[in-house]
Amino acid sequence: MTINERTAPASSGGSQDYLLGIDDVGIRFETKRRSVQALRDVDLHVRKGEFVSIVGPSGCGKSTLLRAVAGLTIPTEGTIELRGSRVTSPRQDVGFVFQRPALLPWRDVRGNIMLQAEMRNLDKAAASKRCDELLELTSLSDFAKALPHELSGGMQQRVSLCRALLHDPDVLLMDEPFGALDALTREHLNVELQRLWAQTDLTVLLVTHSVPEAVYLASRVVLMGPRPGTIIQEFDVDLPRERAYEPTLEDPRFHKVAGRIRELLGSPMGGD
Ligand SMILES: Nc1ncnc2c1ncn2[C@@H]1O[C@H](COP(=O)(O)OP(=O)(O)OP(=O)(O)O)[C@@H](O)[C@H]1O
Repeated sequence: MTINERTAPASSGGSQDYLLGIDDVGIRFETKRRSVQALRDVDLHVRKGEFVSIVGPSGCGKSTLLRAVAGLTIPTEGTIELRGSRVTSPRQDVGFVFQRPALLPWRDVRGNIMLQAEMRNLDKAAASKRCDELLELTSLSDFAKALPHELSGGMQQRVSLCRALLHDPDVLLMDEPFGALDALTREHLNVELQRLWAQTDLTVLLVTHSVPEAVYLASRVVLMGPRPGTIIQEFDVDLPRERAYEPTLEDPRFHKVAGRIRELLGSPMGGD
């Protein structure tokens, strides 16, 4: 058995085949005190329906890359294209889930999810129907009228996932979404997210510090090297789209990829 491992970018050219095309992207932050080259020569091409996990040492630019895809940070070099159109300002066609759920404390679960519809002027009836479906999908139907403080951390994060998916975005961007949760809740949410992805054609970019989480969830894992961050290795995850949690973690294919990523993260090229 081999790991499909590449040091070169997964693909180049023919960007029309890809939902997301990141080409030669560099990002430099200039502040009064200093200049930081956060990213350099980042190339990444993602097809519709892929789940790409991004791992790498702290400060290598993972969040910066996600923000650039969302149009919240504009590259100083290179280009990002989403659905064939260049990302030059904040995009409406992405969903973003952050480490903290950032819910409005005075709004109930449904009100927090529907905020997305209000901000984007979506048709209220259609958004409300989709909200019901998402509540069902994330086992939150019975909590639609609950306020955030009445929910556990895991439930709050599921609300923020529903909010990010309400407008049916082309790409779901997740920045350490489960990093603040306890291990068991994190595991449950991994299973739910895996099921959601396996049953839909959702395209996901996930930033995580957890190698098992990265491999369990992804169809591809990209490993970034220390700042200025660039992609140093990519791994295809040769596991079925729908995966049970424990059997997957015991699968030799899982171990092989996770072991190799850990090894590289511990090496001077990839590690903290
Ligand atoms: N708005 C900003 N202004 C100046 N520098 C920034 C800004 N945002 C990020 N940086 C710098 O860019 C680099 C990459 O930061 P980023 O948060 O993207 O890394 P990361 O890989 O997500 O880190 P972590 O894993 O610790 O969350 C860091 O050196 C950071 O200080």
